[in-house]
Amino acid sequence: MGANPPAPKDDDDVIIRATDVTVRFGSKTILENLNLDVRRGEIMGFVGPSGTGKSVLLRTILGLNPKQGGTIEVFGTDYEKASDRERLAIERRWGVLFQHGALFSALNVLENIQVPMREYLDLSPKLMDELARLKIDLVGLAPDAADKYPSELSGGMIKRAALARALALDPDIVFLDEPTSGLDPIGAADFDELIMTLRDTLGLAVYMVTHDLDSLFMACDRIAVLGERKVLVEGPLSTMLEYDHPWVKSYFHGKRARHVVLPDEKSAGSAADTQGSV
Ligand SMILES: Nc1ncnc2c1ncn2[C@@H]1O[C@H](COP(=O)(O)OP(=O)(O)OP(=O)(O)O)[C@@H](O)[C@H]1O
Repeated sequence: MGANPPAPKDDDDVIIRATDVTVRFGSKTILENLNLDVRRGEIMGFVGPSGTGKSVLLRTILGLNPKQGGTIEVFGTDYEKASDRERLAIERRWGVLFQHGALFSALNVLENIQVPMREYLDLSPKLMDELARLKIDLVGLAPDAADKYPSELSGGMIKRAALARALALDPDIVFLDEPTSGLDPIGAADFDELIMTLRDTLGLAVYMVTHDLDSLFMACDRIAVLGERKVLVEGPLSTMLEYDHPWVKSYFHGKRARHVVLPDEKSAGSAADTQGSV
């Protein structure tokens, strides 16, 4: 199958544009001529079989992983070719919540949230305290979470605290790698609600790598399926449900999808479980 075509060039709302991106490790090609747009104020979910390069793509966009071809523009600037000053400006406009290593264990929640502030801003300690407490409130943590250390927090509280840190600089977009993994279903649903509220109130864009079908069905405005070294298909849930590809069908119509799928889908009968391969 060929590469997915580049997106049209005239969209003002695009904040990330990947064009013909190729990433290899040695002789192994992970992504090849991949094209992708992420738009302002949308929750974009990334899904695909294990090992297809979801984390690699995320790390490549963040400039943490070299690419062998293509360009990635963030807020209209090619990060790779940007000056130090331009890079700093880009980094101040994105926040990241990695799947592992969410918080610094030696710092309390307040201090964790202040790490990006110290790195990128020049603020008084009093102002940083006030701002960090606002973020704690924004993500739905109780005020007394400020003084707690990561070891004293539940899994859900850690995710929220890490999100508060990702929001420290009031970014336009946050990158979330498996944000609901390890949470119970209620905690995961609460986290999805929080992300949707942030999108609606702050106009935040969210780039979310996830295996969580509930998140894909409930929270995502658009979904991109990675497979065959590119974006196999992207669009709203309705596009996923109609798309004729074995893995996409088995994922979005499989046994695990049945309890979250649209009502008229439930009786439609379906393919195998969600663990197919592309
Ligand atoms: N630094 C690296 N060096 C060599 N190979 C790597 C490196 N990082 C990732 N890979 C390989 O790239 C492929 C894609 O990995 P990636 O972690 O992006 O998959 P994924 O889609 O996020 O998978 P999962 O859903 O299991 O998290 C894998 O085969 C992985 O082994």
